Amino acid sequence: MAKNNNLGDNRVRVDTWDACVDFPIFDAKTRSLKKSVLGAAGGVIGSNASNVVVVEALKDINLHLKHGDRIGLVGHNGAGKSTLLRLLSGIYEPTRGACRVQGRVAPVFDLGVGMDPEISGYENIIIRGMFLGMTRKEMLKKIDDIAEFTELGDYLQMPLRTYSTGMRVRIALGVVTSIDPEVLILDEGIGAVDADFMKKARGRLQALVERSGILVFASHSNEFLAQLCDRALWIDHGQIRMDGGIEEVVEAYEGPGAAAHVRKVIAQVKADSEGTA
Ligand SMILES: Nc1ncnc2c1ncn2[C@@H]1O[C@H](COP(=O)(O)OP(=O)(O)OP(=O)(O)O)[C@@H](O)[C@H]1O
Repeated sequence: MAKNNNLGDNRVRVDTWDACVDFPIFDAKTRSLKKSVLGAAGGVIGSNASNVVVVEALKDINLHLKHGDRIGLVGHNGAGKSTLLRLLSGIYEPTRGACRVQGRVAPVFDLGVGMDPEISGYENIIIRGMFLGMTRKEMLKKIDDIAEFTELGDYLQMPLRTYSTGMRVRIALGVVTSIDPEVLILDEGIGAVDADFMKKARGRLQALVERSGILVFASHSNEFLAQLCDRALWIDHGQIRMDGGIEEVVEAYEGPGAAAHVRKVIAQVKADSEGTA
């Protein structure tokens, strides 16, 4: 399914070795925290050698991804999915262990990040693309296509502060789906847009994923995961609890009903791609 995007396949890799991420919480009350606490949600709360409270958001993560891998992350609130995405994007350093990512990374966490309210829609398209690792020249080549996709017409000459939320999302999605990343890191926020426009964006999103070298995508939407990924990791209290095919992992995490839905979505995606082939 993955198309070769002219990149040296072996060059694009994501590796972590026993990677841990701790967040020290200096103002937490230690009195009631004599030992590690494991709640239903959130990471493990413990304390470090200096008796400072720490949240162990990720513990001993060993992940080895190569070109063509499309991994979905599932897990409870606070399991560590976003922390793992941030680790892979280079936003967090591992507290212990190591993390190495080779390739141009496009982290897409918040569709609005990198947009300036005072400049026009057109200018924001360029800036946002550069924020995601493209050059100005590459973005200038893509701008007509993105403008057409947004259907915003002359509005693109107006400052972004005059746009509604939905109009901003159109710009952000247009840019995100136009880039050529080697390692695409997607947080689920991207799913939270208006249903009609999302339908239109879905094809572009799938094409984006196909030309990316590696995809890591965290989401609570099984439908979205099944559309974009073929493998899943179940993250549980900061650790990888299961690594396998998307249907198998969703079944273990959420049960047979959810797995049946995933199966249906996969069959639909396959039928759609055969229809358009
Ligand atoms: N900046 C931070 N400072 C302190 N603790 C943090 C920070 N970011 C995350 N955490 C903690 O790390 C743990 C993992 O959080 P993370 O955001 O990675 O979970 P998640 O799986 O993405 O959750 P959700 O599905 O709710 O988005 C949680 O216990 C959270 O409280």
